[in-house]
Amino acid sequence: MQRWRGLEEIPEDWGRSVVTIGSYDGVHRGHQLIIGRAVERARELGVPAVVVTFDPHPSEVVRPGSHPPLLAPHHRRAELMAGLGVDAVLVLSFTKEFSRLSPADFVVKVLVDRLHAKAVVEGPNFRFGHRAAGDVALLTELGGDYDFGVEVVDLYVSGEAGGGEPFSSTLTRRLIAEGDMAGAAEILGRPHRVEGVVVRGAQRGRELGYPTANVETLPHTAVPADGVYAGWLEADGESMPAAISVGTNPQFDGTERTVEAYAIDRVGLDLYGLHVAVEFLARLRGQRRFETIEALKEGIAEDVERSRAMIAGERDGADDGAEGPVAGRS
Ligand SMILES: Cc1cc2nc3c(=O)[nH]c(=O)nc-3n(C[C@H](O)[C@H](O)[C@H](O)COP(=O)(O)O)c2cc1C
Ligand SMILES: Nc1ncnc2c1ncn2[C@@H]1O[C@H](COP(=O)(O)OP(=O)(O)O)[C@@H](O)[C@H]1O
Repeated sequence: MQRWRGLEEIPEDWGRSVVTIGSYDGVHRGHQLIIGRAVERARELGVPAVVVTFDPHPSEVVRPGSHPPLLAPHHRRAELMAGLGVDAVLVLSFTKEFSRLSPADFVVKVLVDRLHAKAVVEGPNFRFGHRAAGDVALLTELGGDYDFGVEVVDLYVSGEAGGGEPFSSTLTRRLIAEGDMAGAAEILGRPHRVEGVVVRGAQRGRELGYPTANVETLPHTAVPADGVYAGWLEADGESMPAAISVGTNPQFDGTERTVEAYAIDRVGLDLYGLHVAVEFLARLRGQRRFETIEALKEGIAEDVERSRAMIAGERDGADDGAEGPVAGRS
């Protein structure tokens, strides 16, 4: 799959293509349907499928400071899109100037001049151009002028997550902020993952008997609600069952929020400096301050046993018995 950062990186001799445009943060199951349809259409027409997306998230430019927490960084989205059969991903810098393009100028500049769109596939709520003035009706009209077809994938997916609300990135962010990782996974079609480089912490974990890889998360990461989770630590291509702690470590009067994972039963790992991923299966409890360090250790030992059982249950497809979502981030 090709990855282009800006219109200039599209090869000069790029032919016609099927295009879908969107933030596609998380590439959740609703996104997968639209992107999957774009790929199918591309195969039918015998041309490549291109996804156009934006960085930063458009809302940051429209309302500075409003950048939403991200479900997946761009390189991860690209991996997921490659898995769906996408041939190229174009990431456009969403600048103030770019945000001022009228819907028609956007279409000409991106879809017509550079990508030579033959067909465009979108969801029914797709908006584009200055003040999000363009919609699928206008896109269809412009397609008539510039020789591309428009297909609207009118399939909202929903399920138990969010009480039957249609699947969306916004709903997924809310569930993650509440620690409802099963709900988030239902929408994403996989567990939520947070990634980054392993950095040094207080070097206290090893003394407690539970060394934890402290993951320096990327800016705007959707970090789950503070608490303790069962999940996995993925490093060097290996996915290891883990007990994960998210929070400020009130036991030690911490102030900085960290994401730390103990790989269960693994001794002698050296993960410093590695880019790793943490995947969340279920929330076990909130972070708390125990009476003594001894009591914290007993608490962690219990978390580890529950995590082990849940992860084994997940492998066997059994019910995990996890705690329900919590309100807020306390
Ligand atoms: C499964 C698990 C549960 C934890 N629960 C708590 C907790 O309830 N309260 C707390 O302050 N810290 C908790 N921690 C975090 C530890 O305090 C932290 O890992 C330890 O201080 C080591 O920090 P370091 O990696 O910076 O050395 C937990 C850690 C793990 C692995
Ligand atoms: N089972 C394990 N799970 C996670 N990290 C481990 C494990 N075994 C060894 N390590 C290593 O130990 C480090 C964590 O030890 P810790 O005492 O918590 O130090 P720090 O405070 O720097 O995180 C990790 O970054 C990793 O390199």
